[in-house]
Amino acid sequence: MRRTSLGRLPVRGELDRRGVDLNSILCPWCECEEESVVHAFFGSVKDASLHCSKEWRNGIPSFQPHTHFAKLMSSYPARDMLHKRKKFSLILPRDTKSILGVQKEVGTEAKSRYKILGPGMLLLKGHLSISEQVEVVKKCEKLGVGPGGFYEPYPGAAKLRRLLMCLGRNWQPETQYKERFRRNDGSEAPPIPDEFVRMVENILQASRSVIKSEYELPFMTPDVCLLNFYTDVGNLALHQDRSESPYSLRVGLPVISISFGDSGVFLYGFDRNIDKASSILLESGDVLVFGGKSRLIYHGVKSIIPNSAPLALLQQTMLRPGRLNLTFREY
Ligand SMILES: O=C(O)CCC(=O)C(=O)O
Ligand SMILES: [Fe+2]
Repeated sequence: MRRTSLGRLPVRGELDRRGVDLNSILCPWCECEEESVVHAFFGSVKDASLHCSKEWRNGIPSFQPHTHFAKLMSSYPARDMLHKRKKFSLILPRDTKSILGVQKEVGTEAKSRYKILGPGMLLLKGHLSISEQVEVVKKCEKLGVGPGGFYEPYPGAAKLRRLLMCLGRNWQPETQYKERFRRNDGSEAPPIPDEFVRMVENILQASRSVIKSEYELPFMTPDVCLLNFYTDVGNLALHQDRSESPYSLRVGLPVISISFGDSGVFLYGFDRNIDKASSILLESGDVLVFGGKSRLIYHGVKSIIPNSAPLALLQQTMLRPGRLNLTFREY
C-alpha cells in the first residue's frame, strides 16, 4: 500500500511517465483505459476492470481498498486537471523543402483496388483521391480546434501518442457512449458534416458492388464518427468495437474506417492474440470496411510509419506528421 500511495507500483501509466518505452499504456486486462494505480485497484465503469482490480489485488492479501481510497485519491491530481484540454491542430505549417525528398510521390487520382479480407470485411486501396483527402483533412482541422475537438484520452503520458475526438455522439474510454457531455471539458460532440455522410454512403455503395449480399454487408447511416490522430509513436491496442447498440452489433452494421497522412500497420484477427493477428498497411486514402460476420473482429494499430504520407497531401494541407483515421458507425 505504501508503494501504491507513493505512485511506485509498476503500472504501465506510471512506467510511461517515467520514460519507459512501452508498446501500450492500456490496462492489459480490459485494454480500455490507461493502466493507472487507480484503474488497477478500483477499476472503472467497464465490467472488465473489476477483473483488472482482482488481478492486482490477488498479489496483495492485506489490501483494503475502501480504507485507503480517500488517501490515494488525494495523492493524485483531480481528474479535471488531468484532462484539461489544450487545443490541438492537425496542421503544422513548415517549409516544403523539409517535406520534399522524404515523402514518396504518388499519383493524385484515386485508383481503387479492392481486397476481401474476410466475410463482410473489405479493403478499398487508394479509394480517395488526393483532392478528396485534402477536403476531409481541412474539415477535420476546423472541427478539431473547435468545441468538442481533439483531446488526449489518456493524458499524462511521457510522449504525445494519440488524440481523439467524436462527431455525432461522444464516446469516451471510461463510459463509452453513456454520457452526452465529455468529462474533460463538458463539450458535446459536433454533428457529422453532411459531406462526410455522403462520402460514407458512396463508400458503402462501392463496397456493395463487391460484396453484394445485404446479409454479408448491410447498409448503415453513420451517426457516430471517432477521429483518432496518431503521432509517430502512437498505437492502439487490439480491441473490438462493441459499444454500439445491440441491434447495430447483432445485424453487423459495418464500421467504415478511412486513413489519412502517414501509413499505419493495422492488425486484425478473430481473437485478442497479437501473435495470431493478420497485418495490413493502411495508407492515406485507403478505406477499410468491416461489417456482417466481421463486425466484432479484434483490431488495432501496431505502429505508424514516419514520413510515409503522400507529398501532394502534405503540400496542400500541411497535415502534421502522423496518421489521421476516421471510423464511422451507426449507433
Ligand atoms: O486507426 C485505426 O485504423 C483504427 C481505429 C479504431 O479501431 C477505433 O477508433 O476504434
Ligand atoms: Fe476500433
